[in-house]
Amino acid sequence: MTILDEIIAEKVKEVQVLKETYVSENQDRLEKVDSIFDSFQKSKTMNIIAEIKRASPSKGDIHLHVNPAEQAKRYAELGANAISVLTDETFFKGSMDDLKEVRAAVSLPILCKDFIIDEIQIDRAKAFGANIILLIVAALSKHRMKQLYNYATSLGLDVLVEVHDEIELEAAIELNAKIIGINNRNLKTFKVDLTTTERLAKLVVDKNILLIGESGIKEEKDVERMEQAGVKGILVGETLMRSTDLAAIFNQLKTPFKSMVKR
Ligand SMILES: O=C(O)c1ccccc1NCC(=O)[C@H](O)[C@H](O)COP(=O)(O)O
Repeated sequence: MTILDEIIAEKVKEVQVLKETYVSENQDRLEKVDSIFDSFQKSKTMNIIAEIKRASPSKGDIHLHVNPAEQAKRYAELGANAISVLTDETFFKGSMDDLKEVRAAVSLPILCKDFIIDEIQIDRAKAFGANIILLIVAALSKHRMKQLYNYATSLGLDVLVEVHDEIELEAAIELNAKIIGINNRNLKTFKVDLTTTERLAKLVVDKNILLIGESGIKEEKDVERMEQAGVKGILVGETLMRSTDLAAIFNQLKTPFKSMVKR
């Protein structure tokens, strides 16, 4: 059983409870923010999706007692283009309240980084202020993926479709996903390898697909590799959460795009 299998088994239970208990929230207070699809494609510097990540299965506790609103405000001041909030409680020690607090603190697009298997989680993500949801190809059948993708986009949400290998990438392209996240973390071994993005990005010939490089990005040379691979945005969690000098890290990550990229 992989960690993803364990997480999804837990999500099945969570969704059952959610269906019995969740009362839809009033969404009138929610701000409209622009889709990351256009803004990231047009940007002249690397787009940063800065993550609120208290803990993880691979690293244990990272920054357990972070104040999500303060951290998100700091990310925004330093030039983050979107905020990712890990909302899973069991494996990442996050919560939907973290997302709600971040929504109240910043006006950037927010990614609800969770393991979505049901429409009710999408409803809740939107109600708590998310603008983007994550769908993980490895966690869903093609049929279910399409249903959830169509449902989220019908609500006006962006969808980050996450892949780890060639077969998952093919499924994401078949789905007509506009935003594809290539995750460098192998969910079986937890090994992080940036060549995953370099290898898979080459296979994405459609320049209209927005590519995001996810996991294991720490410093300027990693960003250069992502840019050379043709990635327009990077999702960064642990490096930011452990940093004692966020300004210096942002300075390294937020590099201007050079002209020659491989895709
Ligand atoms: O981070 C983990 O250990 C993990 C384990 C199993 C499933 C997902 C996991 N992480 C979620 C993410 O995708 C990352 O939080 C995100 O890409 C940022 O990664 P990093 O910058 O390496 O913290």
